[in-house]
Amino acid sequence: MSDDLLGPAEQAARLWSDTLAMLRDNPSLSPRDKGWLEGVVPEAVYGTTIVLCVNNAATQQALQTELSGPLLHALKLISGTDMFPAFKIVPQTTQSAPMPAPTAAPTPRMMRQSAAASAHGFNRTMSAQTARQSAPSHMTTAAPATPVAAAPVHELAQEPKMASNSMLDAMSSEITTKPAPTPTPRMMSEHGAFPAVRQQRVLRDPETHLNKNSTFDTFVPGDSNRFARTVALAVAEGSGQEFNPLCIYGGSGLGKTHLLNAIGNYALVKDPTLKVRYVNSEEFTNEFIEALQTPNQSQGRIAEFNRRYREVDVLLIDDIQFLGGKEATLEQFFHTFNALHQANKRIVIASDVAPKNLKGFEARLISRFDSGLTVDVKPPDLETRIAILRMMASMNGTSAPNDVLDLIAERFTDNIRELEGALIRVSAVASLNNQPITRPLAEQTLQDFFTMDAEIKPTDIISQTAKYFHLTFDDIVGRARTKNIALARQIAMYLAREMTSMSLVDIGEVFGGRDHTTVMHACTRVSDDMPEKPEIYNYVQELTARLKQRGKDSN
Ligand SMILES: Nc1ncnc2c1ncn2[C@@H]1O[C@H](COP(=O)(O)OP(=O)(O)OP(=O)(O)O)[C@@H](O)[C@H]1O
Repeated sequence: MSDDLLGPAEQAARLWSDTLAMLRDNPSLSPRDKGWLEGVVPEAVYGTTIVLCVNNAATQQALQTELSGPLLHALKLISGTDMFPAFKIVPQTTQSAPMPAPTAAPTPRMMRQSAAASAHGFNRTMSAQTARQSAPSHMTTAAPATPVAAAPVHELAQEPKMASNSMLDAMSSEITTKPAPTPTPRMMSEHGAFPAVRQQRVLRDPETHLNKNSTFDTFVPGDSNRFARTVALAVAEGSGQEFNPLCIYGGSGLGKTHLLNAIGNYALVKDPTLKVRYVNSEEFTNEFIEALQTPNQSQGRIAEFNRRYREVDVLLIDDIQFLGGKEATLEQFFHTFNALHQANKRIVIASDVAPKNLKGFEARLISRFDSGLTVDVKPPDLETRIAILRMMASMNGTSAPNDVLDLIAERFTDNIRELEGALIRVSAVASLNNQPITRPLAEQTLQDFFTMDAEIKPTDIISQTAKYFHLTFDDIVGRARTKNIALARQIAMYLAREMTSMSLVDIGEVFGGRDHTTVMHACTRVSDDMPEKPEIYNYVQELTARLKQRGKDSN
């Protein structure tokens, strides 16, 4: 049978078994290297991505660094094209193959490299339609369980009450840092059969600031973004000199940040010696202000700031619109831009509007932006939305049937982040009830969202959340870090990200001038906790219902 006729799981099994056989015969690999490889369980092939399950981060890092060369080489020889692995960490108990117990700690170098993408290759003609037909309807690593009748979602709801102390303790102890998730005994015993969807953890490289999960292979192409993706790939490959600078613009949650990161990740895979830097305008501004702050040292620090930015080979700058009106920062950016552009270094800019519509920018800068290529990303069509959901479900390890993915894709049309949020909620309810994901369960879970037409303001979210937790508006936007306030603040930030089209930077601003990384942490935290902690799920669900109701009443 040709590989094209096989499903993603069968393709992966076949490709991996041949690849592993070749690697076993590779004399340059040590027994320890082979130990890492033996524990890998293939899950699925999507285009040029092969999803490989490993049981810990150390294995993933070994495969992405020391073993990356032989692995990519063997995959290419077997498949006849460039294939790129996407790794999923699946605890040992749910894997079907035995794992070795490597003891070596990852080296710092391991943190730098990442597997990325290619537009060429194996099964590359897979369209959104074929992706839809061929994707698995069940997670391959999950054991089947006897379905039980779905409990009505409202049965989960409780009277609003303050979070329990133990939960708040747990929340607050992790407010600033959170280790990689370890399954709790409760998750293992109760939810093993229906694993909760987890948002792909944002793995930011400390040096380049790239999110390693955002690659071309995890970016699903469709009519709405294909041109942007093609040009981005050309820039990443270094073959798009005439596209310098590349400006990508479009509405919220449509993949601009993803593309910037994909460019950086891909450029580094092609040439690991490149200096790549992803930065959003808030970070750029803060770094510049920091450099200015200490009067005695400011000259030295500004020189260092200039050096840091002017020595990069690929500068990826996100949310440029937020630099509007910040004259000193814009002046600095103008010089950085010119220095890089004259040195033929690659510059990619993302913004919510086309360069000519940027507010608070001098004409000389706008004309510089216009001298390259400007492309837009639009809301994806239905087929693309389904393909995106399928990719997200696969990467996050959730088993949502086709009719549920269809339902979400039909109802959420404008923003890919909303698609992801809906999938997380549905999966959280299924996990908390220890039930499979079904269409009735999804309809019930998302019914508040479906009736959502009214615009929700961030200040409403803050007021409602404060009221719900018996706090004040100022508590939420203030600096206090007591447990109950910190919890309420995180939930309000999550809701603001999910229910409005505001960027992380904007949300941080409304929540008392906080950094966007704080908002990002709160969002990941809440979405991670929802499938595991019924209280958190209930807070989010009840507050959503209240906000929607208020929105309707005020219409
Ligand atoms: N074509 C796509 N395929 C797969 N995932 C996508 C695609 N487009 C966007 N996403 C995902 O949707 C989410 C939102 O995308 P992203 O953050 O890149 O949007 P954005 O346009 O930068 O939004 P904002 O302007 O609000 O910052 C991310 O999780 C991203 O990985």
